[in-house]
Amino acid sequence: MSLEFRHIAHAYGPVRALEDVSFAAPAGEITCLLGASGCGKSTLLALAAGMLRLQHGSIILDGEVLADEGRSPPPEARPVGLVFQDGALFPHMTIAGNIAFGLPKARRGEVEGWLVQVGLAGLGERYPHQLSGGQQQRAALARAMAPGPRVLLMDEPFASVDIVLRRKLRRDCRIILREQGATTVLVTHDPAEALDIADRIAVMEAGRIVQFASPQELHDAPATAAVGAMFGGAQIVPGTRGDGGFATSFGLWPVDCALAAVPEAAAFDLLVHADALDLAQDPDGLRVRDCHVQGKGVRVVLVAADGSEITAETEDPVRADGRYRIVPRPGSLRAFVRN
Ligand SMILES: Nc1ncnc2c1ncn2[C@@H]1O[C@H](COP(=O)(O)OP(=O)(O)OP(=O)(O)O)[C@@H](O)[C@H]1O
Repeated sequence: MSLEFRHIAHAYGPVRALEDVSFAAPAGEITCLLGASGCGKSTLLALAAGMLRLQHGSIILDGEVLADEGRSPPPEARPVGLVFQDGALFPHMTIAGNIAFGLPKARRGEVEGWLVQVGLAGLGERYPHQLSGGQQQRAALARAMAPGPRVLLMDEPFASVDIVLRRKLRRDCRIILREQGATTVLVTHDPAEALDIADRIAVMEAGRIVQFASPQELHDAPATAAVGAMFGGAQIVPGTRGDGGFATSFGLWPVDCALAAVPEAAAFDLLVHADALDLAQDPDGLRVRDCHVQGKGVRVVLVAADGSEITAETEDPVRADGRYRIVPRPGSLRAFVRN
């Protein structure tokens, strides 16, 4: 069952939360909505879940209209499973009771297996208030997944689980969801989490989709410098096209440092990887602000005359009181025309 969003717009009074959002979460895949706080992720999920009334556009489930401007059925009338950040278990039911809730009688025997799957073996007879936040969250995941919904909507489902367990839980969760063939839409603000679990990622910025692509495509061909920095851990350096190269706060960098042919334009955002910057000693060069040894190399923060900072990672020795010129390796920069 694919879940398609068509031209969705939503406003809370004067606040425009979503602007013309369109994409389709493919059947049986995990799609992440990724973006900074306030970009509209939760609003989009709440519209799909039926917790908010659709103001503009339509949501199509497996080719049929699930909701549009004229019709917005409540959550209980939608064939979707929901998991939210706070878990929201039924407080008066045991954990086993919560997981069994959506299961037909004949399948109640599966509860024990789910408790094991999510690391809660032996805790089935406890009540939600007798579990930690992370344990409650895992119980909520089990409750949502146990009935085997065709569509699962998840809003920051691992947020209250500690970092080590979180990685394991999301990988287990990915396997279970893929095996069940559930179409999943999962909200996160963490690029690492999206890369780890998603088949496809919808990157959002200020109520719009900036890019909808697989993790590999986002890595190889980011649509904007910000998307590239989000996934590659690279930094963005503003530059203008000057004679013989890009004029930046850190010096003039030759055009052959850029990965592909650079269009004729005035202003660029240059996507720069710290480990693709060589340092050459230069008495008129940049000042070292910080040196931090990491494994075999050293991470160096350098400051330009205008106060801008840039980070380089090198295996060469660096003097804390030295001055350095930055030399990007040929073909290591990605140049995005700035609008
Ligand atoms: N009930 C509301 N009333 C008014 N404005 C709201 C309401 N809910 C959300 N907003 C605004 O709508 C925009 C989108 O909010 P939304 O919660 O969808 O973002 P988000 O990407 O999920 O953020 P977060 O990661 O912080 O949860 C924000 O500007 C937010 O302040």
